[in-house]
Amino acid sequence: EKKNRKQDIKKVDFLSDMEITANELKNVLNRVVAKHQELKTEGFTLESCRSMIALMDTDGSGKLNLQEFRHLWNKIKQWQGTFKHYDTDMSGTISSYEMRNAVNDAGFRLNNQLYDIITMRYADENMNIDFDSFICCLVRLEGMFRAFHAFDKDGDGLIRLNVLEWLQLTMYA
Ligand SMILES: O=C(O)/C(S)=C/c1c[nH]c2cc(Br)ccc12
Ligand SMILES: [Ca+2]
Repeated sequence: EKKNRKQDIKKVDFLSDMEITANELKNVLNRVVAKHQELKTEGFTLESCRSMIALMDTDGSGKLNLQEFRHLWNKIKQWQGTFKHYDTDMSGTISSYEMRNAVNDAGFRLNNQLYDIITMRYADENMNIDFDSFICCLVRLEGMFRAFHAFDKDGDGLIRLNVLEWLQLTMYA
């Protein structure tokens, strides 16, 4: 009986200091997305998951702790709803035009040049964006906005970076 108790404590420990790696995140996301036929994707790649971890790794541990994972998970849950809302023809993808409204609905205020850049970066040859590209795009937008505001101490909308600070921001993203 005593042995079991010890094992239970160990399990709880694992949960409390669980740090999720990119590979584990990839497996979790692909297991869940497989259950949603309405979300078309070739699956989240390891590279995309590495990027999402970098963008969400607020304590710089290189992995996601429970709090960082929970934030990412809640965002994906919210954004998958937005994706489905704009995927009006149930194709499992959204057009670059619908992407503008979806990005706006997700609370990001961009300009036309940025919408074109997002289309170039995330849409396929038919200007459609599939689910994993959509999620990676929004995770990147949220992470980069957060990083800018962390630097913009006085909130005047301007930051001043030297090249190494700029590289720290852009290389771990
Ligand atoms: O269809 C729904 O109501 C929900 S709650 C979907 C999801 C909630 N979290 C998700 C994560 C991934 Br990846 C894909 C789909 C979902
Ligand atoms: Ca972390």
